[in-house]
Amino acid sequence: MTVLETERLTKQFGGLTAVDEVDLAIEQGEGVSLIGPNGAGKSTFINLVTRRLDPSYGEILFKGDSIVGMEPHQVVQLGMSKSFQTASIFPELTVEENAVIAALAAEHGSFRFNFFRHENAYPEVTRVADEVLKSVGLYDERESQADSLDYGNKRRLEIGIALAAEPDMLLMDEPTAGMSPEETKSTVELIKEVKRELDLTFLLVEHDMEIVFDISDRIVVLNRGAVIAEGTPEEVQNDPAVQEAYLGGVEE
Ligand SMILES: Nc1ncnc2c1ncn2[C@@H]1O[C@H](COP(=O)(O)OP(=O)(O)OP(=O)(O)O)[C@@H](O)[C@H]1O
Repeated sequence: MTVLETERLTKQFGGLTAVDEVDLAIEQGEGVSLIGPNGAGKSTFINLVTRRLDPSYGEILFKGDSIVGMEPHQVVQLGMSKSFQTASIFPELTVEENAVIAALAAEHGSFRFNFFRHENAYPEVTRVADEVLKSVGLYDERESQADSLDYGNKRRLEIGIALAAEPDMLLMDEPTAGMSPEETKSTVELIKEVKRELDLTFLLVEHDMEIVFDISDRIVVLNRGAVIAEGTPEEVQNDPAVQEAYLGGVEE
């Protein structure tokens, strides 16, 4: 199944075409990275897909249906999660409560109205939350207040919160930004493990090529808004157009 598909997706800011007729398809279980020099259009592309920006023209299909015109929260509800937003953590709640809320929110749309009425749903939600905490290595920390976690574990909890919604696709924007080399290494391992375990489909934006080559099934290279190359890490690494785009970027 194709989880995400864009057709001629385009965003113009005045005279500047930030995303230029991008066709991209991500299949179920695939880990795809979007790379490109500064200003290539990666953030704009993510903002279009998550519906924070309206396209100038083009189509975005999620699980086969058009999401152009939808609000960001509706897209989340459909199964597109974005990780690495510290804002998603409730600092005063425990690790487990954070995971439970994320699982409940996905289950019922608005947990506030359903939380007490649907107590039958609670064991299932707790089961999902516990499973997620195990898979991100935070099960032993489940009683800890989220705020007391160190930086690396907070990022793990963010991934956990995103996974608790049982997303069909996870978007990750620079997941290791601000991390120490050790935290980066363990986060990369975590993403690989979670991908294997849950058959996770993801779209990653990342500057660190070592991470990109390590983690991706397929890499899509943007330059000046357009796709200039696409393929396995090996294919992309050896592509002259990619080398030129990056060298050109440095010279600018
Ligand atoms: N809101 C906006 N208004 C005008 N121009 C914009 C806007 N957002 C982005 N741009 C321009 O669109 C182009 C693509 O920017 P974008 O941030 O998507 O690139 P990027 O690949 O994410 O870059 P980086 O790797 O530096 O984060 C750039 O030239 C940028 O200046």
